[in-house]
Formats: sequence, C-alpha cells, structure tokens
Amino acid sequence: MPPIELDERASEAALAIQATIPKPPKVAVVLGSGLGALANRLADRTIVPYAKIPHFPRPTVEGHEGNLVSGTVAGAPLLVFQGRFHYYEGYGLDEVTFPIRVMKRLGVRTLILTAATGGIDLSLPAGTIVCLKDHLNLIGSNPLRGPNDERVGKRFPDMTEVYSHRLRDLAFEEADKLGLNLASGVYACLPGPSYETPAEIRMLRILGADVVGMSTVPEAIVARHAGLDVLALALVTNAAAGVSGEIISHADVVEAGLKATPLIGALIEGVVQRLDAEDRQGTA
Ligand SMILES: O=P(O)(O)O[C@H]1O[C@H](CO)[C@@H](O)[C@H]1O
Ligand SMILES: Nc1nc2[nH]cnc2c(=O)[nH]1
Repeated sequence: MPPIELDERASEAALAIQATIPKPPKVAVVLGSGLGALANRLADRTIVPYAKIPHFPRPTVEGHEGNLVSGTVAGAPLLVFQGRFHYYEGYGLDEVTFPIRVMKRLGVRTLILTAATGGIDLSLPAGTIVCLKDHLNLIGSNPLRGPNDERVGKRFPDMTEVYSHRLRDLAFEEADKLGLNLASGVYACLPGPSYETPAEIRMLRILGADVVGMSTVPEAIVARHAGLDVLALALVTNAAAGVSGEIISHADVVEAGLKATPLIGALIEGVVQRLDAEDRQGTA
C-alpha cells in the first residue's frame, strides 16, 4: 500500500480510538498466543473491539481475542493489544504491522511485544521467559518494503539495537525482584503456519536462534523505523520440533500461555511501573 494511504488509514484508526480513549498511555503491549488474559489484570479498563476501529484487521487465530484495552497497572497507564495478526493468516505485512503504525499515531513511545515460541536451545524448557536480544528475520520479506514514508522514519533504518538495552536491563532488574530467572536469546521469525521440521530446527540452531515463532519481528522492525523503544518477551511454550520428540499443537501453546500469564504479567507490570516512575520524573 502507498505510504500516504497507509498513514491516512493509521490516522483514521487513531482518531477513532481517541474518541473512546482521549489520552492513550505511552506504553503499549502486544499479547501473544494464549497471553490474552493478561489484559484482565488491568484496572479502570476501557475496551475498544478491533471490529470498531476503522481499517483494523480481525484476528483469526485461537488465543488472539481482538480488543484494544486501556487501563492501569498499580496506577501506571498501559495500552494492551489483546490479539495480533500474523503473515500466515493471509494478511500482508502492512496489515500485520498496522497496529504499530496506529500506536505511533497515538503517541506510544515504548512497545512491549510478547510471543509464544518454541525453545531451540536445550537450556530453555517450556515455561521459560526469554528477553529478546536480537532476531533473525526469516519471513522472506520486510514490512518496510515499498516507498518509504520519510515523515515516519528513514529509508534504511539501523537495526543494530532493535531491542533496547535500557529496557532489557530494566526487565532483568524487575525479574530479579520477582525471583524469576529471565533468559536472554535470539528469536527466529518464520512465516508459518506449519511448525518447523527437526532439520529446520537444527539449521536455526546453527544460525544462532534460541527460540522460534511466527510473529514479533515485523512489528519490531516497523516500531524501530518509527522510533519506538522495543522490549520483547518470548515465552517458551514448547520444545521446538525434534528437541524433545513431542509433537507440537497450538492448543498446547495456548494452554502454556495461559499458565504463564501471572508470571509474565507480573514482569510486565514491574517494567511498566518503572517506566511510569521515570516518565513522572521526566527521565524517560
Ligand atoms: O507469536 P504469537 O502470536 O504469540 O503466536 C505463536 O504461536 C502460534 C503457533 O502456535 C504462532 O502464531 C506463533 O507465532
Ligand atoms: N514457529 C513456531 N512458532 C511457535 N509458537 C509456539 N511454539 C512454536 C514453535 O515451536 N514454532
């Protein structure tokens, strides 16, 4: 889609959201598969169904509800995207990353991405939360393909530090307070929807990937292009193909997400409260 048209659509979507949420929070979270219940932890909730937002796609995957939820965690404002869009659903990368363009319009400055993933590294069993330090974009395209919108960002955005060092440090500090052993790793993004073969997982391990999924990376690229700071937390919901010999099912992925929601929720809340405190002190 031409960038001007895309920007107009994002602007219309943002205006519609602002009609219900006049002062949107500056920190947003995108919830991965099975992590939707995290939105229920917010106080003072205002819910805008994606269906009510112009140009917003609809999630078609189980475990992705399709609501924008604004509220607070321990007094700190937070905007939650309860459900995301994936390339394998048939959406173009413009559509997959549309919420990121909208949140930029809404004035969001910090994006926290969450995702369900398969654990490639043998030291990352199901239930581990991994703070991403980098990624491999193996989706076969790039969400910034096409004419560049110079008003949003550069033609050739730097990707040396996609996942903010500052936010990662903050996440590790908050994890320590919770007694949570937060791991660090590289996310490989494949197009899906089939899970990987054991041979593909062996290849990904050689390439340096620690976890694998079918999302997150297009969103992170668009967010960095637009100047947002990004933190990404990947939950290992299953051993990647061939690692344990167990078959992988999306129902199990969603169940593992639900089980880990209190822990990943507590971690996100700790980070959001710290960001809010920094914001109040004018240091963010
Ligand atoms: O990345 P999220 O949306 O958490 O979902 C992950 O889980 C699904 C597969 O079970 C895929 O969509 C994969 O990307
Ligand atoms: N590609 C991929 N995505 C996932 N999402 C949750 N588990 C997996 C997995 O093993 N592979």
